[in-house]
Amino acid sequence: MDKDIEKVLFTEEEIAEKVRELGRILSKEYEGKNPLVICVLRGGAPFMTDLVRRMDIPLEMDFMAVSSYGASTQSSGVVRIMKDLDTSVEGRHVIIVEDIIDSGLTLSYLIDIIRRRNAASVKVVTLLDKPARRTVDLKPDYCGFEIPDAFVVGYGLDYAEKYRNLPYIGILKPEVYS
Ligand SMILES: O=P(O)(O)OC[C@H]1O[C@H](OP(=O)(O)OP(=O)(O)O)[C@H](O)[C@@H]1O
Ligand SMILES: Nc1nc2[nH]cnc2c(=O)[nH]1
Ligand SMILES: [Mg+2]
Repeated sequence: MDKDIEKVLFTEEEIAEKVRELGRILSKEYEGKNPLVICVLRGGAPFMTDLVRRMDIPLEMDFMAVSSYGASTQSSGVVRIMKDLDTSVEGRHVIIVEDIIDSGLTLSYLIDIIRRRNAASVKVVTLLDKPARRTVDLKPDYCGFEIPDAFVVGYGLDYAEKYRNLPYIGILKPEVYS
């Protein structure tokens, strides 16, 4: 285990099992719809790339980068598009894939943009959800795990750009933040 991690919340195996389960559910739900699966970079990348390999239906992938946290553990409240989609979402069934929903600001902004671009449908799948932290009214359509209010890292989730490559999800030791 990484020396900066205080506690592992979800092991590599637990994550893999959950991703398989979500892949099965989405494959049934989107059969015959050729969904456009959108990864919210950078945090959503490991989850999205694992998830699509558990979906055994035709689908397309695209990537979007937004950022509201910078190098902080608090959302700035201002969501910026750093990289837009390359695909038109008009008439498409869109699945937005996120690593985590915290305040909900990032996703409510993204959902709004994609709806305004006339997608046929927009749904959200998140690996982690921290409902206690929500500042806007937003519920994921599919969620891996609900977690308590703690800052987590690993499997895409960073602190100051580190730890995204950990294969598990854990809580950092408090001294790491200082
Ligand atoms: O619900 P919210 O309060 O908006 O927080 C969730 C968002 O914050 C993180 O991304 P971040 O903006 O830190 O960028 P990153 O994905 O590149 O790490 C995370 O990956 C989500 O996208
Ligand atoms: N790494 C990380 N990024 C976040 N963005 C919003 N919440 C979190 C969190 O708990 N951990
Ligand atoms: Mg993100």
